Amino acid sequence: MCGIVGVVSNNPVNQVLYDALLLLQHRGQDAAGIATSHSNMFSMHKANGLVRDVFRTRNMRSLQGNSGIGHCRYPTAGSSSEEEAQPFYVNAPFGITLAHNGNLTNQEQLKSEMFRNDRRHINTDSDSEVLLNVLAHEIQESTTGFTLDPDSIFKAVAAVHRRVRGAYAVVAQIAGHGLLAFRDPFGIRPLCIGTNETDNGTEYLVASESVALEGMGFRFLRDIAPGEAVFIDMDMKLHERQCADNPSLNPCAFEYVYLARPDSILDGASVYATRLKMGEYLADKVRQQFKSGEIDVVMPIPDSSRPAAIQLALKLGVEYREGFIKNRYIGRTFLMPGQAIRRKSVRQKLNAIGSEFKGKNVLLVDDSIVRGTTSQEIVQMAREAGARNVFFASAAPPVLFPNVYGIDMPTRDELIAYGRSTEEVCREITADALVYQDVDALKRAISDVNPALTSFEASCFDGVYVTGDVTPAYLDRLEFARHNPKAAPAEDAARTQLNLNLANAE
Ligand SMILES: O=P(O)(O)OC[C@H]1O[C@H](OP(=O)(O)OP(=O)(O)O)[C@H](O)[C@@H]1O
Ligand SMILES: NC(=O)CC[C@H](N)C(=O)O
Ligand SMILES: [Mg+2]
Repeated sequence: MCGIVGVVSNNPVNQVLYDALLLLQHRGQDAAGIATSHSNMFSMHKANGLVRDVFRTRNMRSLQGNSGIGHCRYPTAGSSSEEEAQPFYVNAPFGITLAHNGNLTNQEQLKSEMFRNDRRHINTDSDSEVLLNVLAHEIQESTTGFTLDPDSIFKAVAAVHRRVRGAYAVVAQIAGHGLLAFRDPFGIRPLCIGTNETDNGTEYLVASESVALEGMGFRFLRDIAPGEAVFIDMDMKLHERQCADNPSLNPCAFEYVYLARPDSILDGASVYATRLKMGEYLADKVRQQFKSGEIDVVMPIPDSSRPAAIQLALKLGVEYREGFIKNRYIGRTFLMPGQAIRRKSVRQKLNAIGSEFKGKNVLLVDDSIVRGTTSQEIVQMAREAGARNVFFASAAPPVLFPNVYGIDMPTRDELIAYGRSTEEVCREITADALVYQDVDALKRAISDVNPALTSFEASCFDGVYVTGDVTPAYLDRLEFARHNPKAAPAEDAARTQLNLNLANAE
């Protein structure tokens, strides 16, 4: 769940991209990058770190031009090394830069095909670099000479859809031609477009979340449809085309639970409103499990659970209090790389106000329990602060299955609910009771806000992988690769063999 942004304007765009990335920072804290286009030349700066740390004045000055793309990264493939920060660049055909949110499920096969068929070298383990090379190859195939019309570009995107599996929302610049954005045929990761009317014409901004449009003063135009591509040419003309054969909208349910900002509207559903609904449905379950008067106070675990906790308290008629104060200078712990830093950060990030806990029966509410890092620490902190009983409620159902579409939870054994009953998870987090949302209720919470949303990518909760290519064997391979990072994947071994064969043939 990285953040991506693309803009075409009548004025320099470096500051717009920087500010938009700040608005999307919650989607990726590991690395950030911007590539702008100026007189058919790209300028690019990217590095590991938060947006405000990556870009210095001298970098901003060098990012000239009236169009560009930006990215803030939360790694889900390859590593967190600086080489894998985005955007990526290829010099042929024309020169293309690309930023990607999502995760591919057939990247090893594509990488191998690229090498065998095209002699294209992919220099990192990033799936996004593979995606860029597939796009570059297909643009090369769809055109002859130096002209590149929208039809050829859309033909290339259609070919990308046929070859690439997984989740991808993409912004890309083609040097001398314009800005391209597209979304995978299942519409898993979000992408929307907005406009701004100026005296010199219409400007366009494409972003992962509507908050970036609103924050930059652009008017929300619409969500980009699953499988659709939009292309804004050098004359600022917008071209649109459905490029997939059988598109269907299956937005990621976890975006509504945790990833997206509550003030965003994704695929027609206000994230805030869906979280309120999650709180309402959770209240129904809490009521079944507790007697009236058994809970003295409902408390959110800041930040993401607040809307659900507010509504849950309201529905139960129990007092809502903020017992944990968040250090606003510490980022989101779930996105941090490595369990040690995540665990340490929970204590650094949240601190209990003793008087809110002393002698009380407290119901702590979080949006989700994934690895259990937060809940384990928080329950302890509530007890240390003097709570009599510590109950826990999760606005999302148990996370039981890996996510392969852009959320970094690829192995089952890191998920606290995997192979455990609710009672066992409750014991693990040392709570006195634990209530989980039901999967149906979660989906209903989103559909209630936008009834047009009827199908979701909710694999981490229900084990259904909408792209159809994620088999138990695939998940086993992924898990093996995570546990044995040094072991070469089968495709790499094949490539090495191919290299040997080629060398022997010479
Ligand atoms: O079970 P876990 O593996 O700990 O993951 C779940 C927790 O991580 C997230 O919080 P985070 O601190 O990332 O962000 P927030 O401030 O937006 O709540 C989420 O809101 C849960 O609190
Ligand atoms: N979270 C994401 O969208 C990650 C994008 C890409 N898979 C990467 O690892 O860089
Ligand atoms: Mg949290």
